[in-house]
Amino acid sequence: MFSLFYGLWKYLFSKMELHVLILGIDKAGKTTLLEKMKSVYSNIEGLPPDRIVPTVGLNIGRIEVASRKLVFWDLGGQFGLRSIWEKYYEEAHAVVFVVDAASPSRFEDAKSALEKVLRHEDLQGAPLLILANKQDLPEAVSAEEISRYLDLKKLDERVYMFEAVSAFDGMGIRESVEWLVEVMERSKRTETLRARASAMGPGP
Ligand SMILES: Nc1nc2c(ncn2[C@@H]2O[C@H](COP(=O)(O)OP(=O)(O)OP(=O)(O)O)[C@@H](O)[C@H]2O)c(=O)[nH]1
Ligand SMILES: [Mg+2]
Repeated sequence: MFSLFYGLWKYLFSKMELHVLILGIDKAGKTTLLEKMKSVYSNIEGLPPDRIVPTVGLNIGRIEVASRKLVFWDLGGQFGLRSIWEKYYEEAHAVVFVVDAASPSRFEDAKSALEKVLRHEDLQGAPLLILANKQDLPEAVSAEEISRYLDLKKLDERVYMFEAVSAFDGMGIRESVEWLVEVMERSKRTETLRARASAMGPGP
């Protein structure tokens, strides 16, 4: 019986879109990372870094990983735009928070922005991936150092991971995406969002 339900769950999971919210303060490298992910996971080349401008609205990126459909929502990180983030919390299956590991002067800002994200009740139980980006730069600090600096309290009940990445050379991107797929598959939050979506029906 269990395996029947599990099989059904796996099937439904493979059909549903998984929404991943990419957050972080301005210039952390969110859009550059999203474009790199698109290049890594599809045949279409993402925008090259020199064509990417600061985000004001929303960038959407879709990739398919092991027949899972992932939809990334990349929002602008400028101070005045951060109030928009919470509009997307309720529908997000997981959160990626990007930090510019080569800009220690901005760690404080990143820490308080992330703390605010984690306090929001609409994101309860959402798995969290914190990326220490720009590892191609010699001055970039490690993921461990970022984790020590952020010193996040009350993370215990949340599934989370720190990963060192570079949106320029692609370091850590596959590991990050694979982790996301795995934790979203097992997460209670995914189950809740799926139940809510099927209760609402297919829509008009
Ligand atoms: N060296 C290096 N530079 C990067 C990397 N990722 C992004 N950058 C640079 O960092 C700057 C900001 O990148 P964006 O991707 O626009 O940053 P963002 O987080 O989307 O910024 P907002 O849209 O304003 O929130 C750009 O000059 C990028 O070329 C990286 O991995 N390595
Ligand atoms: Mg951007």
